[in-house]
Amino acid sequence: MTVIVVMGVAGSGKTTVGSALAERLGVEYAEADAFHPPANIEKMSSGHPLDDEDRWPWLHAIAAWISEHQATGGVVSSSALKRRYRDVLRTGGDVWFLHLDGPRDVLAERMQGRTGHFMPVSLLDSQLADLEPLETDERGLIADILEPPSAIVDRALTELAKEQP
Ligand SMILES: Nc1ncnc2c1ncn2[C@@H]1O[C@H](COP(=O)(O)OP(=O)(O)OP(=O)(O)O)[C@@H](O)[C@H]1O
Ligand SMILES: O=C(O)[C@H](O)[C@@H](O)[C@H](O)[C@H](O)CO
Repeated sequence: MTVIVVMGVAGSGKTTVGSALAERLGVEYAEADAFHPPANIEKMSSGHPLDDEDRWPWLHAIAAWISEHQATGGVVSSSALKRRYRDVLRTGGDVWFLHLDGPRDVLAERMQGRTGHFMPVSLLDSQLADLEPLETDERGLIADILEPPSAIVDRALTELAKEQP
C-alpha cells in the first residue's frame, strides 16, 4: 500500500494534517522529528540549520519506516525539503507526497503561535532557502496551507483515490 509522506518546511502543518490523514485512513502516523538523532534536535534548538550530512541518517531511518509499512500503509511526516532527500524516501517503497505550501508570513505566524516547540522561528528562512518544491513528475500533490486541515485531508484523499487502480 502507498505510504503518504507529508512534507513542507517547519510550521507548514505536517503534524496537524498528517495525523488527521492517518486517522481518516485508519493507519499509523509517524512523526518526522522522532527520527532525528538527539544531536540534530540540539542543533536546531540552538538556532543552527541542519545540513545534508545531518539529514542523511534521518532520511534513511524514515525510508526504513516506509519500507516496514508497505503492507499496511501509513502516514509519515518529513520536511523532505530537497528532491534528493525525497529520492532517499522513495527507496523505501511506494510513496505519495503531500507538500504543504504557503506564504512565509503565515508560516512565521504559525510557528510563533505554538508553545513548547524546539524549532526557532529564526530558522524559517533557512528552511525556505533549502526547499525544492514537489515537481510535476513526482507522485503527490501540493496543498495550500491557507485551507483548513480538514479540506487538505479531503483533497489529498480525493487525489490519491484517482490514482488507485
Ligand atoms: N491548515 C491549517 N490551518 C490553520 N492552522 C494550521 C493549519 N495547519 C497547521 N496549523 C497550525 O499551525 C501550527 C503549526 O502546525 P504543525 O505543528 O502541525 O506544523 P509542522 O509542519 O508539523 O511543524 P514542525 O515541522 O515545525 O514540527 C500549529 O499550531 C497548527 O495548529
Ligand atoms: O530537515 C529539517 O531541517 C528538519 O527536519 C526540520 O524541518 C524540522 O525538524 C521540523 O520542521 C521541525 O520544526
